[in-house]
Amino acid sequence: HISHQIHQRQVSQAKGCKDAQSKAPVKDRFIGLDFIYDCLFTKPIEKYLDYTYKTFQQLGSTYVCQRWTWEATYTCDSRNIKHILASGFAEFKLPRLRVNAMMGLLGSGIFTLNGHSWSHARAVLRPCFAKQNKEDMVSMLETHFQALLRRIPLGGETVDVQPLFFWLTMDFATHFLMGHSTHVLDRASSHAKEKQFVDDYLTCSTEIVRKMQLGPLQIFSFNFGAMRARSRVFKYIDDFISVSLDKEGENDDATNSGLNVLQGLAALTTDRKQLRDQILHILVASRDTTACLLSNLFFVLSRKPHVYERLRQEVLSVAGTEPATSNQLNSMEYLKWCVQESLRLHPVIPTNAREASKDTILPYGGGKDGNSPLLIKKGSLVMYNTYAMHRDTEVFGPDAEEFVPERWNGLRPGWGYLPFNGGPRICIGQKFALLETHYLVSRMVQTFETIKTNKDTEWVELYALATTCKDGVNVSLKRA
Ligand code: HEM
Repeated sequence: HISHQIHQRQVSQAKGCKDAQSKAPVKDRFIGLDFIYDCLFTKPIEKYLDYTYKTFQQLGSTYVCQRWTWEATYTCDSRNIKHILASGFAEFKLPRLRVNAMMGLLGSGIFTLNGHSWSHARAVLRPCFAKQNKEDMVSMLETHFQALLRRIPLGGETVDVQPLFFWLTMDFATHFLMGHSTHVLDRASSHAKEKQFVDDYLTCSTEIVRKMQLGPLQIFSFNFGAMRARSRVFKYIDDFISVSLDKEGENDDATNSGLNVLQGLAALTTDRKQLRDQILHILVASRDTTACLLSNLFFVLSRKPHVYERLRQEVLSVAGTEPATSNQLNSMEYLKWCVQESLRLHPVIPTNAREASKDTILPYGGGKDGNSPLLIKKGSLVMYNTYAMHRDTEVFGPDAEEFVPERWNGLRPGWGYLPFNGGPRICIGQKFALLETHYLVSRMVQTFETIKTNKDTEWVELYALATTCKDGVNVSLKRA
């Protein structure tokens, strides 16, 4: 340990590190009894994200929370985030706490892998996404969009569209991943098994979030219900895999278009556990995130009739009332701005973390002015916060807390805007997610002349694997 401390001092001196500009106040800096007490007995803060944002405003864009047993650095400084994700990528890895929480429930896939196993998994997945045919994807989406429409009342009665978006993205994700859809939206073809799967999947994701919130205390938590749900989720995916592999070569829409990711993966490995783990991880990555984005966006649109109207006029002027092609979607500037603005104000992955895999530095956050490097000890955590970063008035203007799609006209925030992460671990499905979202939003605004809500509540987050609206998206949609 002494040699390690000497090494830390050498790194610190060589890089010109200084003491942290700011430290979070902690009550028990030795054992962290206050942290344990809060985890076990204090109700989670309702507007946690706003709380983190205000903390940065008070303590500065990078601060340290130090205890004898545990040390974490919090940052919303884009220069530090760029360092963690890109220039210093090799010196950081996924935190053990996240890996353990996710692995216990979802197996080992791209979201839990580090180093060579991660680069291998990524290399295997990349061609599956590169092969996608956009027009086939759009026609697959249309089938599920029609199922969504059948769930929206014709008379304009209020409906919570958030669960509908979650079902839609589950139906679509299972379709493109495995060649067969869960069809939970479709009342006629929906089966108990599918519903059970969707419930079990939710139980598992909720448990992952609970474990992550417990941090180091997660080793003491065991949830039998979640374990049973996990077994059923595994069985459900395994059955899908068996059917899909047995059907190999048969004429299937998803297979022909190169969209069926499972077929792509199965060509590379026949290890069914590996296939299941990878599929489950992409399901988590793709399904919840897109559903949250749609929900957050429609929450805001229902409160901004002028934005909805401008968006609708753009879509109608480019594509009329017919489903848009991917080229047409690409030319819809205002549509892209609305989606970008939603991801800015309500990023679906608003906070994230990395663990230092060796003694290293963050370029900013040290010294009285925060302009000197800061030592990050091996094993300690860096929590980065895009929710706060996306509210930087120097980058986004004085109205940064408002939803204003027009601000994107000519705006290039670079590393100041990271809804899909950056660097080597950037979201592999970004283009896919944007095409999916642009298409569904364009179809919604074509179909409905107005969207209204009789609630004037503000957006409050539901903090899950991806972040969405706590009170749902209760709206009344008037058909054109
Ligand atoms: C609005 C939609 C989406 C958002 C905001 C989003 C955001 C993100 C973010 C922030 C990460 C980085 C996580 C981390 O490294 O800790 C990520 C990773 C990833 N995303 Fe997405 N994502 C979206 C949709 C999708 C879709 C549709 C797919 C697949 C079809 C997908 C596949 C992945 C995969 C496989 C990774 C892991 C990449 C790696 O670790 O190398 N995502 N995404």
